[in-house]
Amino acid sequence: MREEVLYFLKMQASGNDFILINNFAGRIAAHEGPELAWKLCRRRLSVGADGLILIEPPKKVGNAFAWRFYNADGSEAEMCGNGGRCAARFAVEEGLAKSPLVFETLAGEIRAEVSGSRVKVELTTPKDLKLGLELPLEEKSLEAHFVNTGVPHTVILVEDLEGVPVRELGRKIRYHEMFLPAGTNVNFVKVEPEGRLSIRTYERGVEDETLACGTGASAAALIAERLGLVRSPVPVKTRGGEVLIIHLEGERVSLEGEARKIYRGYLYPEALLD
Ligand SMILES: N[C@H](CCC[C@H](N)C(=O)O)C(=O)O
Repeated sequence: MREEVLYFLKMQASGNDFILINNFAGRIAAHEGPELAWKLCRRRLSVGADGLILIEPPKKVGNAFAWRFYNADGSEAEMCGNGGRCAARFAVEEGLAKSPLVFETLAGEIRAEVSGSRVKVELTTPKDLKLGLELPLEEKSLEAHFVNTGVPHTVILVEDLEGVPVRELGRKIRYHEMFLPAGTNVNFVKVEPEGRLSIRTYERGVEDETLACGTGASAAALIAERLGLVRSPVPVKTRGGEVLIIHLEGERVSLEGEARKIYRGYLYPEALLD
């Protein structure tokens, strides 16, 4: 990566925060992504974020862009719902695309509609849906459900969401042998009286609870609907406080909410030192 300063935009979607860089000029090589991600995502020592998003030229003519998405630990993920909402708005406001647009991820093509700060993305077709798994843990077994909404998600329905030790129990399930080798994100979900869900998510690759997880909220809504507990469109209250709206139309799952620009900055080369 050449030495001149690197411009970035900091965005957040329901409290899931990201660093976005326009890499159309190819200044950041593919092999540099993981290290750049963990260095920049460190809170206090650097910019701080749940993930890094590099926006690059599309492979298919007519698509707006391709992206590379990295979690805070530098691991590359196939997809990110909240990050995708930020990336779509970024592309429109950078003049790279007009809404509606399609962008390319490792999970597949994602269609997005941008209207000001409100963004709706259609996820890839959910796969590997499994309801009513018995998840053996040391002290007891839990009932779990699983679906891949672009990335793997385990969903556990709970009554007392506030009382869940998300970091401790989330980490145990995230690395559980049942989900090896890819591992899984872990979502604890409460079905509220008026057909709304509340959710807390332990995120793979952040290795902690995040304030929101778009593909996780979508996984929770899909599973709750398949269990007959909610009906589309499903409001999902995130830990960050914002309510995401999940639209379920047959196999099509869409995620809608705010994607906010926070600040634009540039990185000094020393920000990339260990
Ligand atoms: N941590 C996830 C990717 C980001 C998902 C989340 N931030 C979202 O909004 O979907 C994983 O590695 O599976």
